[in-house]
Amino acid sequence: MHKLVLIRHGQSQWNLDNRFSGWADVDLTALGGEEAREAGELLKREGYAFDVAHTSVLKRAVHTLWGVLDAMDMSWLPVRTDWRLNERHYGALTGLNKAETAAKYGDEQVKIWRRSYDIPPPPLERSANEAVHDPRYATLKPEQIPDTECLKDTVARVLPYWHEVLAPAIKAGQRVVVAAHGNSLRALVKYLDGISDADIVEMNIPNGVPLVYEFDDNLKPLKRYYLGDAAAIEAKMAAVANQGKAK
Ligand SMILES: O=C(O)[C@@H](CO)OP(=O)(O)O
Repeated sequence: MHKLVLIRHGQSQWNLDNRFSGWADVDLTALGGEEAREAGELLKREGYAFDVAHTSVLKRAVHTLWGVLDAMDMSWLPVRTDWRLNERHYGALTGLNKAETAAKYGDEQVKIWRRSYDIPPPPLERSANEAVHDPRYATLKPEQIPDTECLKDTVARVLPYWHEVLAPAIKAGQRVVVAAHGNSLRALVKYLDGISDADIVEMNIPNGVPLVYEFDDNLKPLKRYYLGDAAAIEAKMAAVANQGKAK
């Protein structure tokens, strides 16, 4: 039996401000840092240990991983960062307030932009896309840098990372932890659990909560569960869903 631990970053400044983040490199709030440490303490208490860690090139995920590993006394662990674990690119919505966007365009439209499988938000103008000049993306071909992404586009870049990097490591017996983002993790969960395009719309991943997969030898999922208090986790998931409502 193989295990994998996924964790969405703790609360970021733009989670707190209720703004679309995407590829904007927003840091954690103090609460987000605490969520990361608490997740690490919980993993340690439950007897988890890792051989390798993977995260995105966005600091809210990187700093979450640091908090988790520090709380586990495993800051020495090898860490690989990769853009393919980034949050989905939010296009022209990046930086906008989600509730204000819902007040302007309607809750339904915002839900489509946030959660539909194959409808992307309006794209950024290429000239306004800062990722094009960002050194962390210097090795990407221009066409690999998105101006917007729907979940389907995110799946298309997350899955090669799963097949080429994560799955072989897990199969080889490595204990892997991945710190990433709401939608890059939804992309992975959709694939692993075979969730339909329609059903993935209702899935929201809470901040800073370890999500454990147990796999058979062929990496077929046997079980998936969050660690921690079930009511608190439910409340966090509902809060994520409600961020896109005008209120
Ligand atoms: O803003 C974002 O990048 C994501 C994650 O915080 O938000 P949403 O839950 O709206 O997809």
